[in-house]
Amino acid sequence: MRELKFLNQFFWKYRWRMLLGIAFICISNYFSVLQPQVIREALDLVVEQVNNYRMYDGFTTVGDTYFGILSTTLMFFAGLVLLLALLMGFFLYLTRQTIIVMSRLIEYDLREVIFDHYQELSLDFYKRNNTGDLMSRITEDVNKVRMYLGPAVMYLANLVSTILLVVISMLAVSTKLTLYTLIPLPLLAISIYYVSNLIHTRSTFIQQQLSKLTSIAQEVFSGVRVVKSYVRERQQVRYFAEESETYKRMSMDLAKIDAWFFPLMVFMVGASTIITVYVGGLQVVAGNISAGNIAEFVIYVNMLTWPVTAIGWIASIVQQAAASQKRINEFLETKASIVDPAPTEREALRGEIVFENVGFTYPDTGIRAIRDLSFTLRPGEKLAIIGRTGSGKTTVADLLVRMYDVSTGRILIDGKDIRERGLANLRQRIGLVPQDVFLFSDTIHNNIAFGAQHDPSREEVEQFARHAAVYEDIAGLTQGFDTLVGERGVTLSGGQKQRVSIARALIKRPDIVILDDCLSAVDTNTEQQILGYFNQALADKTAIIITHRIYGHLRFDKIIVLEDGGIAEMGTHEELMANGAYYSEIVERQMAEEVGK
Ligand SMILES: Nc1ncnc2c1ncn2[C@@H]1O[C@H](COP(=O)(O)OP(=O)(O)OP(=O)(O)O)[C@@H](O)[C@H]1O
Repeated sequence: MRELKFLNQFFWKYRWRMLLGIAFICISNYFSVLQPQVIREALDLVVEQVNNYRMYDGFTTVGDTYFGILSTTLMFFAGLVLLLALLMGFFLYLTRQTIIVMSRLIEYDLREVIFDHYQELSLDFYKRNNTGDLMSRITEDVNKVRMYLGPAVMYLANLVSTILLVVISMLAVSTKLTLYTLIPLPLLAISIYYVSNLIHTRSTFIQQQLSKLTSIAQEVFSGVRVVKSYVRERQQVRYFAEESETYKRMSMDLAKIDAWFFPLMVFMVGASTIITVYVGGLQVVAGNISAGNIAEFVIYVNMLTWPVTAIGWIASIVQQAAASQKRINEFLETKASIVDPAPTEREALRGEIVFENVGFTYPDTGIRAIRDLSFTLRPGEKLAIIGRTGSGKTTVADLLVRMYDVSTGRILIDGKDIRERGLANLRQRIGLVPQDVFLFSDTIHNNIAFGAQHDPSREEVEQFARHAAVYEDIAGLTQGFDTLVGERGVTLSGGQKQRVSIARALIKRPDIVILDDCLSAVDTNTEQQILGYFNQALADKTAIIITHRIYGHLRFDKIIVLEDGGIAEMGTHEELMANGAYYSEIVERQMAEEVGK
């Protein structure tokens, strides 16, 4: 239960709401405990009047008078019971309005805290944990915790106040009868606890199976082109049916346990009622209590049923909430591996980049992606990084924006180690277009505007779309820049996506630009347009272009050929051509391809 301590700060935040809710529940229960007493009075009155009527048997006038008094008094009692029920219901409504609303407010706060924390965590955290797990902690686990914050607190307050009020009222009538009546109730609480636990275990399995089913369906729908082109529909249907069968079997098992719940409850309540009537009857005969008291007790027993059943249920909710909060705390206690040493720093970069004997090993796989890499770029210089797949090119870009920190050596920008610079400022000033383009399910305008510091005008967005040579493509769509992309909208081609992503990076007006192999899906003409922009508008900005192709249109001050994370060749185009190694080979191959076209 240690895990749940984390939530106390929220209880404290909403303490007045909670205390008010508890007060409302006590008031509501007070009115509900008065009901059996009124009914007892009414019943005793009926018995008394009937006896009187019998005494005056034959004297019709007197009998009629008794009958008249009886019916008016009964009407009064009926009105009173109704009034008490209304008051009880009203305060119950207020209880839900305070305690359940409090749990919803805490749920909202908790989600915000978790989401905020997720955003702060570094890339390695996202590599270590799968998205489904991150999602389930912020949704299902928070839901389970909310059951503790709201319903469990409410039923616990209800349980304590009902038991106290009812037992005090019972003791006022007869201690002996109270003790006998209460005997089966602890048994009821214990058995409900066991049944609830069983239900919980089985529900968890069912939940897991359900998420398996959902992910199978989701994967088949997303990969529908592959499934269809390999004619695997039947096989997928069979696989889905097998998993569905497992789900059905598990649900049946749960239904069997579920079926025990109510009979068990009814049996225990029935046992209590029989004891009440039997022991109570003996006491009435002995003259210790009235017949109305038996009716009063039977109602008390019924009033206790739900709160007592809730003991097992509350225990089970608290256990589940503790397990869920433990999972949530695990992530909340994870510290970001990349820290921002100066969150408030606002400083433009001149663009000098120095790599000093940089080495980097991926912590999770132990792959040594960069080894002893050193180079210098003066402000405004353009660098091309070329190399075979897996040679470490993307890793260089990731290290520059501190997605990871170097393992050895250091990276300096404008003469200062990037680990000492403000992280937000650094990322803000570098425009990185990643290799794997990601667009949000939103309009094209918003996807481009996402990069800007301020809320950019349509003209500005269009201007940067032109720079990225994607304006014509977007203008050609029926809804232009308001076109939705992604799952709910149009699917852009690979090259169009790349260019929208370039526009997003350019609208940032960065001091340093890094393009990670993001011209691979565009034709030579478009490529020329984009690089033309780099030559002119970004002439004074430092740029690093990671590529598989050699761009004749852009003059690079330096070209690095990476091999196994280290420098294989470095120099200008002319120097590397003279080298006659990997670089000159691909230039020649590319030229031969272009001639062949
Ligand atoms: N997140 C990661 N965790 C562990 N290892 C990684 C990770 N990313 C890359 N690697 C490994 O690091 C090495 C360098 O990868 P990197 O992505 O930098 O190569 P690249 O030159 O950009 O390749 P490509 O041209 O195919 O994009 C590879 O061996 C790769 O398997």
